[in-house]
Amino acid sequence: MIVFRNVTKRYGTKMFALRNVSMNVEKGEFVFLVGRSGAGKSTVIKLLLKEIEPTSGDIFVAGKNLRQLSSWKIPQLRRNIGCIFQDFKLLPNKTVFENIAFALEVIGKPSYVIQSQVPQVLQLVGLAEKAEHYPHELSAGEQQRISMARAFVNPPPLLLADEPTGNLDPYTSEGIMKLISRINKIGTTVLMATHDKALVDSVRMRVVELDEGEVVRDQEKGVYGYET
Ligand SMILES: Nc1ncnc2c1ncn2[C@@H]1O[C@H](COP(=O)(O)OP(=O)(O)OP(=O)(O)O)[C@@H](O)[C@H]1O
Repeated sequence: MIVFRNVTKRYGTKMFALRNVSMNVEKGEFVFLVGRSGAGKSTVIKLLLKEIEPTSGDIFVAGKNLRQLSSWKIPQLRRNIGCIFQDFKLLPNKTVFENIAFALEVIGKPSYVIQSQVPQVLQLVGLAEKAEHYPHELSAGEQQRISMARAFVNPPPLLLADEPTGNLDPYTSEGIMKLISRINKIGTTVLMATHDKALVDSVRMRVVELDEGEVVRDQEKGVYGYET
């Protein structure tokens, strides 16, 4: 699903954000990306979304070389990648219900499906009572769960999560993690950048560690692995 082949990313002429990174993530895998602040995790995610270009090397997503992807095909790439970020990216002028409904409308689901699925998924993330609220009326954890619900109704082939539990309490983080695991179990490949030691240590999935832009560890059933 993801191939990085000798990828280097420099910002400016001196700063190496990634150095010669090579890694493969197979379809259906769950991978944690860990490393100190500034190690290059967000850079990996931005490259996968083609928000930035590598200085050298090649990146493939679902068999497509991103370098050869013309700009008009970028929206199509991004439609196939679900994103869960700390800044949520919910549509501010739509209610919680409408935000989730929108994810179904864009794939052409009929109204009766939307009317039954949205309440179900809101129940699942424990926010049924917030359906008519707007994103700015929700706490950070609640917004995060809404973006999860959105990914859940329309599971993408690839889900990228950058610090999805960053500012959440342990209980809510656990709930988010359970949902991401469920999405993964139904076939979505997940790459999750995180500093959440407790979470990584509790589920024992593959861990790729970056340090100063280099892959220094790639471990099956890994642990977080360094002291913060
Ligand atoms: N637009 C930019 N211009 C210059 N340098 C940048 C830019 N974006 C990131 N960097 C630098 O590249 C390096 C890698 O940054 P990146 O955001 O990928 O780290 P990270 O591992 O995600 O960190 P964190 O855990 O703090 O989010 C850092 O040293 C950062 O300062």
